[in-house]
Amino acid sequence: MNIKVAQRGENVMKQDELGQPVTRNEDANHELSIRVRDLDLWYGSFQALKSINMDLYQKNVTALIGPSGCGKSTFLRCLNRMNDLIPSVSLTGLIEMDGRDVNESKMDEVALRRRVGMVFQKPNPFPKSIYDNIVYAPRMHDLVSRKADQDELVEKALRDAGLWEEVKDKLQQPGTSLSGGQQQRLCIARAIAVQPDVILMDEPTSALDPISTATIEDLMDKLKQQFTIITVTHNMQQAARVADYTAFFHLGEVVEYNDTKTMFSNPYTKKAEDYITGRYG
Ligand SMILES: Nc1ncnc2c1ncn2[C@@H]1O[C@H](COP(=O)(O)OP(=O)(O)OP(=O)(O)O)[C@@H](O)[C@H]1O
Repeated sequence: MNIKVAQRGENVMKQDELGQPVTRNEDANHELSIRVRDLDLWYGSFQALKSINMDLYQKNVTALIGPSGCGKSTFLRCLNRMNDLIPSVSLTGLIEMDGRDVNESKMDEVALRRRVGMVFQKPNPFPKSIYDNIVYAPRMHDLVSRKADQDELVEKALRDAGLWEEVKDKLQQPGTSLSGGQQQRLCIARAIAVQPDVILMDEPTSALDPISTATIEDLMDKLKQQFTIITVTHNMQQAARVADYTAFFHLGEVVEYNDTKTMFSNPYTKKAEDYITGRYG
C-alpha cells in the first residue's frame, strides 16, 4: 500500500511529480469513523474507483471534491452500500466501521443504513406529513412506539435540523408543501431521527438558493458535534467553509486528502492545485 501521511505545514515537492497519492491516515487527534482500504469498484468492465485508501474521522465534516465523473458519488454510495442496488457494480477492498467490513455478507443493510444515513441533492421528502416523515424510520426500527415519545423525537429532530420554529404549527401538512430549503432540512431531520453515526450528503445544497445554502452550511457546522458528515460538493467555497478535511478525486482516484486549510492554501499536488484554482472543472 502506498500511503503518504501528510503533516500540516510539511514542505514537500508537488506529489504528482512522484506519481504518488497524498493521503492522510491515522490522525492521532481524531477518532476513526470509517477505514477504507484498497477499494476498487467497477460498473461492468468500467473501473470507477481505483485503490482508494482513506480514514474518515468522527464528528468532522469531510468534503469530497473533484471534476464531474471522477467517482465522488460512487464512493459516497459505497459507505452505506447504496451501490448494491445497481446490478452491474462489483467491488473489492475493505470498508470498515467498528472493526467490521460493511460488505461482509452477514452485515444487515437496513441496520447499516440506520447507522449511515443519506441526504440527496434534490430534497426528497416522503409523500407524507412533516410529522410522519420524521417518525417513519424510527417506527420501522422499533425505536419509538408511544405517542409521547414520538412527539418528543419529532421535536428534537426538527430542532436539531433548525426547522422546528418554522413548522411546529403545521406538523400534519405534507412535507412537500415546504420550500426547497425547508424540505432539505426536513430530509436532514429525517436522517438524524434514527440517531446515525454518519450522515452522507450528496451535493445537499446544489438545488437551493444562496440563503437556504447558508442555512444548511451552518447546520452542518452544528451537526458535526453529534455526527460524522461526509459531503460531496462542486462548490469550492463551500468545501473551504464547512469541511475539516477535503479529499480531491480525479479519474477514480483520491489524488490528495488533507485537512481543508492545507488543501486550499498549500495543496501538495499540481492536479488539486489546478482544480482548486479553477484551471479545470
Ligand atoms: N450506474 C452507473 N452505471 C455505469 N456507470 C456509472 C454509473 N454511475 C456512475 N457511473 C460512471 O462512473 C463514473 C463516476 O461517476 P460518479 O457519479 O461517481 O462521479 P461524480 O464524481 O460523483 O460525478 P458528478 O460530480 O458529475 O456527480 C463516471 O464515469 C460515471 O459515468
